[in-house]
Amino acid sequence: MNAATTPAINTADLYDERGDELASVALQFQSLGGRTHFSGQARTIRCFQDNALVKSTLATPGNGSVLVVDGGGSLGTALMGDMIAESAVANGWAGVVINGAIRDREAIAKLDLGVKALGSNPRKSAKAGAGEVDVDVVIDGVTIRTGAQIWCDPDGILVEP
Ligand SMILES: O=C([O-])CC(=O)C(=O)O
Repeated sequence: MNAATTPAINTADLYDERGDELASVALQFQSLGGRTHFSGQARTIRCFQDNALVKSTLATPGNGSVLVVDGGGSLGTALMGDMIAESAVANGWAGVVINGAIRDREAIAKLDLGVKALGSNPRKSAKAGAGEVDVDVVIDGVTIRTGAQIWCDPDGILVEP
């Protein structure tokens, strides 16, 4: 399904339906993409101030997945900018959740992509490829595994364990 046919799921309504069988990430992410409600199967990356894996992963077919990047909460460098975000759109990713920073906020806000991140920083990341793909990541006490269903909107992030 594409964005036009996927119904927008409201996380508060979903929580009311399913309750604590879903984990809720309490950390306050900002909603920075042009798509405010997004969901899909998670893929994961753990990295620290190095975004080569983010770039290469978002250049592969997303098939409606949500890339969850645990950048260790660092706001010291941007893990995604508008070019990487455009590549995510072109490759069919539903969205990207970054426990860290992005840059090019204004351009990213116009893209048909869900983006949740802690904030922004114009400083770019290293490109050495340090990090791991499809490992379990823990964000604010919530474990997110590749393949887990995840729902995001301006209220927050829900994850199926
Ligand atoms: O290349 C980077 O590090 C991020 C960036 O600026 C972009 O995606 O446009």
